[in-house]
Amino acid sequence: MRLRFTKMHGAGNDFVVIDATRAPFALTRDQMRLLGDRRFGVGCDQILVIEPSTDAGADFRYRIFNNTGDEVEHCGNGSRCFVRFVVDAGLTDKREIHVDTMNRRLLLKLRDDGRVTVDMGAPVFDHAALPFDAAGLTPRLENGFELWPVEGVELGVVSMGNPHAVQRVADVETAPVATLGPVIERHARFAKRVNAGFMQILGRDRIALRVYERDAGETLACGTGACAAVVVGIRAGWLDSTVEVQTRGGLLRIEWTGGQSPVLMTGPATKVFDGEIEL
Ligand SMILES: N[C@@H](CCC[C@H](N)C(=O)O)C(=O)O
Repeated sequence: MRLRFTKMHGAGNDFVVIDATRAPFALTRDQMRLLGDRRFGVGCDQILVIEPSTDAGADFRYRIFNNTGDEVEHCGNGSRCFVRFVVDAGLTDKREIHVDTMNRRLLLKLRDDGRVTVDMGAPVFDHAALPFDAAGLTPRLENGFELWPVEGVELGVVSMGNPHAVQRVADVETAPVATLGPVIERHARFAKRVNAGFMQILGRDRIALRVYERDAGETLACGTGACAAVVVGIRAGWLDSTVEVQTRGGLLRIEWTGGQSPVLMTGPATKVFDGEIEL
């Protein structure tokens, strides 16, 4: 079969975007793996599929697959590219769009400067939501927030719809992302695996962040990872409510006022090219 797609990125986290609003999405896992392969296919961290909404309150449905073909709950950078895509493709003339993911309804706003602000919903700290098994562990409290000792480091665990475990490091450039990242990602305490964040605090309003993503490995940026890191940093008392997150692929702005208030993420969304591939 011949597939038309659009290649996009959000701060270097790259995507193959598929418009499934007119014909049903029917790629197999092997076809998605080929799409995600940087040598034999197109290459991307995630595949984003745009479908018609099945609920009157939402404009679209948006599905996310890691480049392994595994469907996942959320992708922050992808959600910004989703908005750019549906507007540029003429699928909507709205600038504020409601979209349903596997487990959340998101509100996305295309700004005049081309960036997108996403209401990512509230963070969830309940261990069942990740899931995270803390049996037998004693957390250290930082500003009343639990940091869990796992593999010799302290993890703040939070779900942004998808699971995150964030550790504070002295220097992201020398942090053992390539070695400790996969160990945390596949640790037995995270039954559905986890995205492993490494955060350096640069000031009360700025962090540097690297994320070893579930399935995709280290990416140049992770939107949900940026939200999770800032939420952990705010709860631990290290950060204020508006934070610039410096990733290897670009800058994201994250805002959170605590409690059940939503996390807001603002950042770029860039089209690279349109293409076709025989699968
Ligand atoms: N790159 C993403 C997150 C993609 C999903 C993640 N790898 C997972 O498995 O949960 C982002 O920008 O949030």
